[in-house]
Amino acid sequence: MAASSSKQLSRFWEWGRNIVCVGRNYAEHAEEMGSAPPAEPLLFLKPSSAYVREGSPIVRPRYCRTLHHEVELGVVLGRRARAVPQDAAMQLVAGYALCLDMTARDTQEQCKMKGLPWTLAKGFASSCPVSDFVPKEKIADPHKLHIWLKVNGKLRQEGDTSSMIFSIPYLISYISHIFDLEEGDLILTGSPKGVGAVEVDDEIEAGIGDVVSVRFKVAQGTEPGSPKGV
Ligand SMILES: CC(=O)CC(=O)C(=O)O
Ligand SMILES: [Mg+2]
Repeated sequence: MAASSSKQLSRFWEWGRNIVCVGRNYAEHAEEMGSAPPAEPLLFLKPSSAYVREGSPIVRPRYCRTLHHEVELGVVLGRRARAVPQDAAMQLVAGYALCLDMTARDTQEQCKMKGLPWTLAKGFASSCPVSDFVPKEKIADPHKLHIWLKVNGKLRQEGDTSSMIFSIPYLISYISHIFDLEEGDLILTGSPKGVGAVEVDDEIEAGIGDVVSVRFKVAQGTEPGSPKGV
Protein backbone atom coordinates (compact mmCIF):
# COMPACT_ATOMS: atom_id res chain seq x y z
CA MET A 1 0.00 0.00 0.00
CA ALA A 2 1.33 3.47 -0.88
CA ALA A 3 2.36 5.71 2.00
CA SER A 4 0.26 8.79 2.73
CA SER A 5 1.91 12.01 1.71
CA SER A 6 3.23 14.50 4.25
CA LYS A 7 0.47 16.89 3.13
CA GLN A 8 -2.25 14.36 3.99
CA LEU A 9 -0.68 13.69 7.40
CA SER A 10 0.04 17.32 8.26
CA ARG A 11 -3.00 17.21 10.60
CA PHE A 12 -2.41 13.66 11.87
CA TRP A 13 -4.16 14.48 15.19
CA GLU A 14 -7.46 14.73 13.31
CA TRP A 15 -7.24 11.16 12.00
CA GLY A 16 -8.44 9.60 15.30
CA ARG A 17 -5.73 6.95 15.18
CA ASN A 18 -3.68 5.19 17.86
CA ILE A 19 -1.39 7.02 20.25
CA VAL A 20 1.14 4.42 21.38
CA CYS A 21 3.44 5.47 24.22
CA VAL A 22 6.77 3.97 25.23
CA GLY A 23 7.77 4.22 28.89
CA ARG A 24 11.21 4.20 30.54
CA ASN A 25 13.04 4.48 27.22
CA TYR A 26 15.78 6.67 28.75
CA ALA A 27 17.85 5.05 31.54
CA GLU A 28 18.17 8.30 33.55
CA HIS A 29 14.40 8.81 33.56
CA ALA A 30 13.78 5.19 34.60
CA GLU A 31 16.25 5.80 37.45
CA GLU A 32 14.59 9.05 38.60
CA MET A 33 11.28 7.13 38.75
CA GLY A 34 12.92 4.41 40.87
CA SER A 35 12.73 1.79 38.10
CA ALA A 36 15.33 -0.34 36.36
CA PRO A 37 15.82 0.19 32.61
CA PRO A 38 13.42 -2.22 30.86
CA ALA A 39 14.61 -5.32 29.05
CA GLU A 40 11.67 -4.97 26.61
CA PRO A 41 9.71 -1.82 25.63
CA LEU A 42 7.03 -0.79 28.13
CA LEU A 43 3.91 0.21 26.16
CA PHE A 44 0.68 1.98 26.99
CA LEU A 45 -1.98 3.79 24.94
CA LYS A 46 -3.72 7.14 25.02
CA PRO A 47 -7.11 7.73 23.34
CA SER A 48 -6.99 9.99 20.27
CA SER A 49 -9.19 12.47 22.19
CA ALA A 50 -6.11 13.11 24.37
CA TYR A 51 -4.72 15.36 21.63
CA VAL A 52 -4.56 19.09 22.32
CA ARG A 53 -3.19 21.79 20.08
CA GLU A 54 -1.58 25.15 20.74
CA GLY A 55 -4.25 27.72 21.62
CA SER A 56 -6.12 25.32 23.92
CA PRO A 57 -4.95 24.62 27.47
CA ILE A 58 -3.66 21.44 29.10
CA VAL A 59 -6.39 20.69 31.62
CA ARG A 60 -5.42 19.15 34.96
CA PRO A 61 -8.08 16.58 35.86
CA ARG A 62 -10.01 17.20 39.06
CA TYR A 63 -8.65 13.97 40.58
CA CYS A 64 -5.01 15.03 40.04
CA ARG A 65 -2.92 17.09 42.45
CA THR A 66 0.49 16.43 40.84
CA LEU A 67 0.48 16.95 37.07
CA HIS A 68 3.86 16.18 35.48
CA HIS A 69 5.34 17.17 32.13
CA GLU A 70 7.23 14.63 30.01
CA VAL A 71 8.75 15.92 26.76
CA GLU A 72 8.99 13.29 24.03
CA LEU A 73 9.77 12.82 20.35
CA GLY A 74 6.68 11.66 18.46
CA VAL A 75 6.92 9.50 15.34
CA VAL A 76 4.05 9.68 12.83
CA LEU A 77 3.38 6.59 10.74
CA GLY A 78 2.65 7.05 7.04
CA ARG A 79 1.63 3.51 6.23
CA ARG A 80 0.02 0.45 7.81
CA ALA A 81 2.59 -1.79 9.50
CA ARG A 82 2.16 -5.44 10.42
CA ALA A 83 5.11 -7.50 11.64
CA VAL A 84 7.67 -5.27 9.90
CA PRO A 85 11.35 -6.13 10.22
CA GLN A 86 13.56 -3.44 11.74
CA ASP A 87 15.41 -2.82 8.50
CA ALA A 88 12.15 -1.83 6.74
CA ALA A 89 10.63 0.15 9.61
CA MET A 90 11.95 3.63 8.82
CA GLN A 91 10.29 3.53 5.38
CA LEU A 92 6.94 3.62 7.20
CA VAL A 93 7.71 6.90 8.98
CA ALA A 94 6.02 9.98 7.52
CA GLY A 95 7.36 12.51 10.00
CA TYR A 96 7.77 13.67 13.57
CA ALA A 97 6.23 15.94 16.19
CA LEU A 98 7.15 17.34 19.56
CA CYS A 99 4.79 15.71 22.06
CA LEU A 100 4.08 15.95 25.76
CA ASP A 101 3.06 12.89 27.72
CA MET A 102 1.19 14.75 30.46
CA THR A 103 0.93 12.50 33.49
CA ALA A 104 -1.20 12.63 36.65
CA ARG A 105 1.76 11.41 38.68
CA ASP A 106 -0.10 10.97 41.97
CA THR A 107 -2.73 8.88 40.18
CA GLN A 108 -0.01 6.86 38.42
CA GLU A 109 1.65 6.08 41.78
CA GLN A 110 -1.72 4.87 43.12
CA CYS A 111 -2.26 2.77 40.00
CA LYS A 112 1.20 1.21 40.38
CA MET A 113 0.57 0.37 44.05
CA LYS A 114 -2.82 -1.18 43.28
CA GLY A 115 -1.70 -2.99 40.13
CA LEU A 116 -4.14 -0.98 38.00
CA PRO A 117 -3.63 0.20 34.39
CA TRP A 118 -2.40 3.77 33.86
CA THR A 119 -5.41 5.03 31.86
CA LEU A 120 -6.55 7.66 34.39
CA ALA A 121 -2.96 8.84 34.86
CA LYS A 122 -1.97 9.04 31.21
CA GLY A 123 -5.11 9.06 29.06
CA PHE A 124 -7.19 12.01 30.26
CA ALA A 125 -8.44 14.66 27.81
CA SER A 126 -5.56 17.01 26.81
CA SER A 127 -2.86 14.59 28.06
CA CYS A 128 -1.19 14.61 24.62
CA PRO A 129 -0.27 18.12 23.49
CA VAL A 130 1.39 18.02 20.03
CA SER A 131 3.30 20.41 17.81
CA ASP A 132 2.90 20.91 14.11
CA PHE A 133 3.82 17.93 11.95
CA VAL A 134 7.47 17.86 10.82
CA PRO A 135 7.91 15.92 7.53
CA LYS A 136 10.67 13.32 7.75
CA GLU A 137 12.67 15.10 5.02
CA LYS A 138 13.31 17.94 7.50
CA ILE A 139 15.03 15.64 10.03
CA ALA A 140 18.35 14.20 8.89
CA ASP A 141 18.66 11.74 11.79
CA PRO A 142 15.85 11.28 14.35
CA HIS A 143 18.34 9.67 16.72
CA LYS A 144 20.38 12.90 16.93
CA LEU A 145 17.78 15.37 18.16
CA HIS A 146 17.84 17.67 21.13
CA ILE A 147 14.44 17.81 22.86
CA TRP A 148 13.81 20.36 25.57
CA LEU A 149 11.10 21.79 27.82
CA LYS A 150 10.80 25.01 29.84
CA VAL A 151 8.23 25.97 32.47
CA ASN A 152 7.65 29.72 32.85
CA GLY A 153 10.89 30.31 30.91
CA LYS A 154 13.07 28.01 33.08
CA LEU A 155 14.69 24.97 31.47
CA ARG A 156 13.33 21.80 33.12
CA GLN A 157 14.06 18.97 30.68
CA GLU A 158 16.70 18.34 28.06
CA GLY A 159 17.55 15.13 26.32
CA ASP A 160 19.16 13.72 23.24
CA THR A 161 17.30 11.08 21.27
CA SER A 162 20.62 9.21 20.87
CA SER A 163 20.10 8.13 24.51
CA MET A 164 16.95 6.13 23.79
CA ILE A 165 17.27 2.53 24.98
CA PHE A 166 15.13 1.20 22.10
CA SER A 167 15.60 2.88 18.71
CA ILE A 168 12.73 4.03 16.48
CA PRO A 169 13.02 1.07 14.03
CA TYR A 170 13.20 -1.33 16.96
CA LEU A 171 10.04 0.18 18.47
CA ILE A 172 8.08 0.18 15.20
CA SER A 173 9.05 -3.42 14.53
CA TYR A 174 8.32 -4.49 18.12
CA ILE A 175 4.88 -2.81 18.26
CA SER A 176 3.91 -4.02 14.78
CA HIS A 177 4.44 -7.62 15.92
CA ILE A 178 1.81 -7.03 18.68
CA PHE A 179 -0.83 -5.09 16.73
CA ASP A 180 -1.14 -3.35 13.38
CA LEU A 181 0.12 0.21 13.24
CA GLU A 182 -1.87 2.41 10.89
CA GLU A 183 -1.17 5.52 8.85
CA GLY A 184 -1.67 8.52 11.11
CA ASP A 185 -0.68 6.62 14.26
CA LEU A 186 1.67 8.41 16.64
CA ILE A 187 4.37 6.75 18.73
CA LEU A 188 5.64 8.69 21.75
CA THR A 189 9.19 7.45 22.23
CA GLY A 190 9.63 8.13 25.95
CA SER A 191 10.80 10.93 28.17
CA PRO A 192 14.34 11.93 29.14
CA LYS A 193 15.03 12.80 32.78
CA GLY A 194 13.83 15.99 34.45
CA VAL A 195 10.08 15.36 34.63
CA GLY A 196 8.37 17.58 37.17
CA ALA A 197 5.17 19.21 38.33
CA VAL A 198 3.30 22.08 36.70
CA GLU A 199 0.69 24.26 38.37
CA VAL A 200 -2.43 25.97 37.06
CA ASP A 201 -1.53 29.06 34.95
CA ASP A 202 2.03 27.83 34.31
CA GLU A 203 3.28 28.13 30.75
CA ILE A 204 5.07 25.18 29.16
CA GLU A 205 7.28 25.71 26.14
CA ALA A 206 8.95 22.74 24.46
CA GLY A 207 10.71 21.91 21.24
CA ILE A 208 12.83 19.71 19.04
CA GLY A 209 16.06 21.73 18.73
CA ASP A 210 15.12 24.79 16.71
CA VAL A 211 13.02 22.73 14.26
CA VAL A 212 9.65 23.12 15.97
CA SER A 213 8.31 24.40 19.29
CA VAL A 214 5.01 24.73 21.14
CA ARG A 215 3.55 26.71 24.06
CA PHE A 216 0.71 25.61 26.32
CA LYS A 217 -0.94 27.03 29.42
CA VAL A 218 -2.12 24.77 32.24
CA ALA A 219 -5.73 25.09 33.43
CA GLN A 220 -7.78 23.44 36.16
CA GLY A 221 -10.47 20.93 35.16
CA THR A 222 -13.86 21.88 36.57
CA GLU A 223 -16.11 19.20 35.05
CA PRO A 224 -18.72 18.40 37.67
CA GLY A 225 -19.16 14.69 38.21
CA SER A 226 -15.64 13.78 37.07
CA PRO A 227 -14.20 10.70 38.83
CA LYS A 228 -12.39 10.95 42.15
CA GLY A 229 -9.48 8.92 40.81
CA VAL A 230 -8.12 5.64 42.18
C1 LIG B 1 7.12 6.26 34.33
C2 LIG B 1 6.44 6.77 33.13
O1 LIG B 1 5.51 7.58 33.30
C3 LIG B 1 6.84 6.23 31.84
C4 LIG B 1 6.83 7.19 30.72
O2 LIG B 1 5.80 7.65 30.28
C5 LIG B 1 8.10 7.58 30.09
O3 LIG B 1 8.08 8.41 29.19
O4 LIG B 1 9.16 7.09 30.48
MG1 LIG C 1 6.13 9.23 28.83
